Amino acid sequence: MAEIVIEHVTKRFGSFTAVDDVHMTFADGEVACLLGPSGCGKTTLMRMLAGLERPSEGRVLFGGRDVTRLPPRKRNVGMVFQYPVMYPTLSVAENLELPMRHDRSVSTAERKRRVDEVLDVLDLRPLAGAFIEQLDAGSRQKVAVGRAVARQSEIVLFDEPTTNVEVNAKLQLIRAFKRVTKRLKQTIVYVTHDQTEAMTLADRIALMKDGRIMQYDRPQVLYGQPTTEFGGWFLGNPGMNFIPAELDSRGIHAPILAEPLPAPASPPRGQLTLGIRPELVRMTGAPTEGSVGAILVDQAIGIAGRYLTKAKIGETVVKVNTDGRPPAALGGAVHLSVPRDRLMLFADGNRVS
Ligand SMILES: Nc1ncnc2c1ncn2[C@@H]1O[C@H](COP(=O)(O)OP(=O)(O)OP(=O)(O)O)[C@@H](O)[C@H]1O
Repeated sequence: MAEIVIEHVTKRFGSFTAVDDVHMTFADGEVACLLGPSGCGKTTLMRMLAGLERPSEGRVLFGGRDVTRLPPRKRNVGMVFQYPVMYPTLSVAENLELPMRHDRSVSTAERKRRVDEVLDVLDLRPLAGAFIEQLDAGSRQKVAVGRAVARQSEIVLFDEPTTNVEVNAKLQLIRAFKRVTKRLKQTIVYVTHDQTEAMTLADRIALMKDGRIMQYDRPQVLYGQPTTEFGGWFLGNPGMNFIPAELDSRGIHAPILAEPLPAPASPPRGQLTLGIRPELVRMTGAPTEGSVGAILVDQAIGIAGRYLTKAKIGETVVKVNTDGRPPAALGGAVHLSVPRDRLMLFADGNRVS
């Protein structure tokens, strides 16, 4: 068992708080992605797991063992970083084997078996005898992934390993990564600022902002049920619409609503918005039940039969991801409707249940 428990961990650099009271558990055998914008503290949190940075407060436990004060080499974790250190004049197979050479608990036969397994799962077999210096960035990173997992440490940490890899090789690397994690069942923490990568790889995503974990859940929950406006905005391409709303005795009013929504049992305080994903807004040429009039103000090129457009209801801009061409030309009249049960209410940026 190697679950990772992070107990109220804070990291300050001088007066600046890079990681702010993070308290969470990464479950044994799962792939967890730390996702968030640049500077939100992902790498700092990861470095504290690796032992490269000491928390200002709090504890880190691996499988129940307090490792907060242990140096990296005593933590028994595999690590892959953006720029892996490898031995250019050794072959791929030798690089995979190297970290296990000094481990007396692994026999020569077992080392060979693990190297073989990784060569197969990562599709590296044809390159087994090649020198690292002959490989492109994507294949090098595959070797780095292989080397980190071949040791079969219970925990493997990845810090943006695909950043320097070109797009096609990146997809290959991600596919290989998925195969390897399924097979070896290690506890994996993977840092990325790329939401597609996180959605593809993660069993769970920890969404970070300003040093804090905003939400930690399965990818589809993060996407479908964001607990904050930040989560709704950050995930999705483009992110969720947030439409200003007001509450009075008749219910919740917003420009996207033809009729008010019933007010929640306990009236929320603060600045209200209604959140709706662009692909859930329906745009038609003629009015439909519950629709409101709008003007088409922007239209991007369609991808796979869908068009990303913007329409204005008065001064409120709504992003709409239409299924097929929009029903009017730019500047023309359209009608927007939303499934009322899919609207989410936020007060001061936080979801109201
Ligand atoms: N050694 C340090 N001294 C001072 N400030 C630091 C140090 N390391 C990180 N920071 C600051 O802490 C904040 C979080 O940095 P961190 O690298 O963890 O963010 P990140 O989410 O990984 O961003 P990126 O994706 O850009 O790497 C940043 O504002 C950064 O400038």
